[in-house]
Amino acid sequence: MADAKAPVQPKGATGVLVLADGSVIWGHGFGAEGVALGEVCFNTAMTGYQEVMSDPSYAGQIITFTFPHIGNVGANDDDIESPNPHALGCVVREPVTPAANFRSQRRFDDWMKKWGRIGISGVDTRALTKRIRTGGAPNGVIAHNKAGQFNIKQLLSQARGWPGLEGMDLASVISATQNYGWDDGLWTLQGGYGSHSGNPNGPHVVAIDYGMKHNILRNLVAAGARVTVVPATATFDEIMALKPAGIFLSNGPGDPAATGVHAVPTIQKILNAGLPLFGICLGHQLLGLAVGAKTLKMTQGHRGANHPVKRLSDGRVEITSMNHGFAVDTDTLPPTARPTHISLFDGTLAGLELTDRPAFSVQYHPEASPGPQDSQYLFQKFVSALEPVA
Ligand SMILES: NC(=O)CC[C@H](N)C(=O)O
Repeated sequence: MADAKAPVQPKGATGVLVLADGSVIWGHGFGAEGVALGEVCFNTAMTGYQEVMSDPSYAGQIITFTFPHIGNVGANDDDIESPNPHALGCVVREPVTPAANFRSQRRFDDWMKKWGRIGISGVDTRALTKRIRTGGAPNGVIAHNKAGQFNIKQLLSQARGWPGLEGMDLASVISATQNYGWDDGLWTLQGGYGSHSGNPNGPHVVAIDYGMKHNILRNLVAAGARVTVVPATATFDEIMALKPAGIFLSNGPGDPAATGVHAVPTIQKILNAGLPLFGICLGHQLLGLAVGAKTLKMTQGHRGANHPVKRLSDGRVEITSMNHGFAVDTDTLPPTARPTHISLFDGTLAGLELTDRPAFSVQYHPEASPGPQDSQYLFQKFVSALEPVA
């Protein structure tokens, strides 16, 4: 079956994507040479490829960008959500061109190479996206070899041997290993991140790092909080020793149920202590698990920068940034967890709040980066309700 779908290698092909179903998709390699193995998903954002690539929630994934011109504004040291890319690689339509933007410091393909990330261009990304849309996100291998030498049989067996994201606790692997303070604010053209500083007298937010995007921390600072980041393995006692006014649960990669095995008992203790809590994406899923709901794997997931979400309290529609392949199953919510937002694409749960605790969470990304800022108010809502330092 595998070989039936394998077209003959076109002349000059230096990159290939091999899917577990035996499909072989040829292209031109860029960035680092090598082989990477993961889940092949797609993202529909038209801008922000560097933020997407460096979002730690993409660990274990290969991203198909539906926007055809990726790389055209180059790469810089500011537009990143963590120090290095976490997505394993990317699949794009057009070849990466020289950078055309005054903020660019290097070409996108050079940035990918610097961080050991593999890209392939010249792929019919529309066809690939349609197939992920109907058949779900497949496991696959992306490979780049300048000499065009590929062992397709071996790549296929690697793709087939990969167990998939379900059951994978990737958050513990990429989380910070020690506490650190954060005081960068939001980026401005005049001052970058440098002209801002944290509010030392603001309410103390302890942010648990399951694979944190930096723009979440910048937004917490901009909302007036003093922020300390702790590893995913921090115990309840270690967290309480920091005297938090509120707890933040971050986004992150992998299967929430697998990460929940370690994270949920700590989150339950935090809830029982009555501490205000806010969660985003993986943090939202972990809050759901902590109150007894279940998470499920979505077929194609939601990844893009224009996903409409309805706020149930007043019917307002927020255009949101999204990146998730799992979701909290609304039907499994206990009576004490109330849906606050739903996806207008497919009705899946996009936000919840507890009725008996000061805790709420959203499945989408109010920090954007990339994406719209309709939901930035949530940071203000969380921080302004916290007790300032005595
Ligand atoms: N951005 C995130 O936090 C993603 C959460 C989780 N890994 C998912 O895919 O659903």
